[in-house]
Amino acid sequence: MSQSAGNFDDIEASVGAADRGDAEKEATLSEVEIGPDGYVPFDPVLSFQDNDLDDVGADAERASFYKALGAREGSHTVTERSSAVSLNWEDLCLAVKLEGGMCGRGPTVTKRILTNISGYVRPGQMLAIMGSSGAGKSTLLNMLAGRVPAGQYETSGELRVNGKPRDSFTFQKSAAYVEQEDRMFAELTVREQLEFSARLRLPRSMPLEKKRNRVEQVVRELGLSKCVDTMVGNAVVRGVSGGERKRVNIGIELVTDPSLILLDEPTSGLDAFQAQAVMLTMLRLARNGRTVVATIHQPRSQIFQMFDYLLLLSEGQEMYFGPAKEMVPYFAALRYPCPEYFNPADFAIDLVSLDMRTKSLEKQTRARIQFLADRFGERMQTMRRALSDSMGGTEPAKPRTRGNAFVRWFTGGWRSYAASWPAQLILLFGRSFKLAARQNFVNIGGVVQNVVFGLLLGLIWLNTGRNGGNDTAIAGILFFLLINQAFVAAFPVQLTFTLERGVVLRERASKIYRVSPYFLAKTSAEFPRLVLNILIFSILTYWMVGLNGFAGAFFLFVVIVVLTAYSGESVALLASAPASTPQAAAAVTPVLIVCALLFGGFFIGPNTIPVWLRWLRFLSFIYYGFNAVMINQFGSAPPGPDNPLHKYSINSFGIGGNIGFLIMLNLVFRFIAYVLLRTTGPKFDRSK
Ligand SMILES: Nc1ncnc2c1ncn2[C@@H]1O[C@H](COP(=O)(O)OP(=O)(O)OP(=O)(O)O)[C@@H](O)[C@H]1O
Repeated sequence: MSQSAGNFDDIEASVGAADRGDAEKEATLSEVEIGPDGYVPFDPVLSFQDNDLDDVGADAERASFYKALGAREGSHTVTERSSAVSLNWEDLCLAVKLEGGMCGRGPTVTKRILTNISGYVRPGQMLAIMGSSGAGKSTLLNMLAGRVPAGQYETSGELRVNGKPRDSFTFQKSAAYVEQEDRMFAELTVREQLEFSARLRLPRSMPLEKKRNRVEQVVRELGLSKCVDTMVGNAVVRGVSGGERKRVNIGIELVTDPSLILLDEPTSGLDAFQAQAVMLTMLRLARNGRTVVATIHQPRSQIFQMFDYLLLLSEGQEMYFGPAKEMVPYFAALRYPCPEYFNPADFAIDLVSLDMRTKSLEKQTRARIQFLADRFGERMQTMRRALSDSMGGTEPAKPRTRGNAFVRWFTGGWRSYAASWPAQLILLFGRSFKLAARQNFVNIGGVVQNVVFGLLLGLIWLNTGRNGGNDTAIAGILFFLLINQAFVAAFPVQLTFTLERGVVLRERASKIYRVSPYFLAKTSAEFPRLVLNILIFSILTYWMVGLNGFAGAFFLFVVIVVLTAYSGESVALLASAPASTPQAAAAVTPVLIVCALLFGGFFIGPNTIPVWLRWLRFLSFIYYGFNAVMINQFGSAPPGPDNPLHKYSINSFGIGGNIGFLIMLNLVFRFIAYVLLRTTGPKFDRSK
């Protein structure tokens, strides 16, 4: 389903309506009852009621479903949208194959995670997927969202979107998936996060002004106006509150005005009040014609009442599916009455949870869960007809294929992104540059580190170059400077690259941009910082030590050190691209740099390396850097056995040749890093 321009006109109309609504609310506020001592009455039931959410009318299809279910119809006003999504699923099953024994050599065991899960949800409705921890809520949500990791799981069952088999390309345009974890850049403001998402995800044809209006609307809808220019923050950088953070996470997905919103534990980590505010926002969005599905752990009773439908899971089995308000009577009819004044959600979770505290409790609760699963299975038989009717047309559920695999990959790839490749590159570069500029710790730390190192090394080897004759010392100094800069450049990359991995994986899963513009932007936006640091370091050390006094030689020295340090960064990228944690990257990067150092040409001359290992020096970036700086320093020394170039077996490639090899090596390393990054991205099973 494509996003039509009509949608956005609807939005603008609703912004106006929201403004009018605000004015009306302000009028009511002035009529608030306040006692002489400042006492303001509080009604816990009415505190969150919203006039927009009144109860009227019902459609015939839902009525027939309720009838088949033997349940009472619930109703409310739903604003129609030009693009709406209904989801139906029948007998969804998911299993994972686990390799048994030591090192996976034992027999493979199949673990069933979801068994025959059926249900449906319509535009204007809010469905809760509830169950205790490990019941399979997130797994079911992933299945509904088309985000089951490829290759790991076996799936079966039928899922239809608006009565038709899901087309993953169009589905992802109309659906938003909000992860449980709030993965965002701490250094960007709320507005920047939302604008970035809007500019990359809204259609290319939409004017920038309209995209900004859309961001403003999301800010209003989610109640983020007061923190819109505050950095999101994290444990170190002070930022927005937990509830605001959660809403920003939701807002990032809402900017596309999705018709289907899937949320994984949207209230986790929030206090009861914030949780209620977030869910009320979701309810409003649902009543505006969207379809909302949320997994939820332990909703307070007021949140539970907001849901139209409930799908209750236990141990991957369906315990109940139907109107949320019919759940208590359903279980009461099975002789499980909910105690008076008890939160129905707590009651349901307690009823279907497996209690493992003792063997007998486990046996008892397991038997109860099986009883409930069997009863629901029987009930499902009577519902099946209504469910099948609601599945829509007779089109087979097999995914449609378009041409051969390559054509599908190629056209699908381009069709999936709202923004063009150059637009992605510009926006990603802008973000990476902004982030690099705001990383005060890395920026100030880098300058301080280079001033301290530059001065220290300059003082240790003060005037060594000017005193003449000490070629071995100069060669050692040059070699040390290169290693120092390679390590200094490599370390921050391991951290920043792996730390932002979570955000990038989320964005890649939502198909916001391609890997290539991200990689290009990321690796070029930090280049100015590297050059600045090396300039500071070189100005201090080069002249204090008294290296080749020609201005041209100094310029070449800076170029060579920059390229060598950039290679150190490339090596760190190579190690960081497939690594999921900074620790994993940090375990590999030093090993690679030390290997480059060993074959660098200072400690061991090429002629002393065993013949069969000698070729490895051509993979060492330090080898080319060292050869280039040696030629730059001693290029005019008289020939003979004492010539430092001869003593260190400096190659005959010249400065230009060595610089060329350094550039080539950088390109190769970065290309491999790009490929590794691409292959370690999120991949989903698109067969459902
Ligand atoms: N790849 C896997 N290998 C083994 N078990 C898995 C795998 N993926 C999921 N599971 C198991 O499937 C069950 C359901 O997981 P899921 O994350 O869907 O539960 P949940 O109801 O969302 O739990 P929570 O509320 O704690 O997040 C869990 O027992 C989990 O351990």
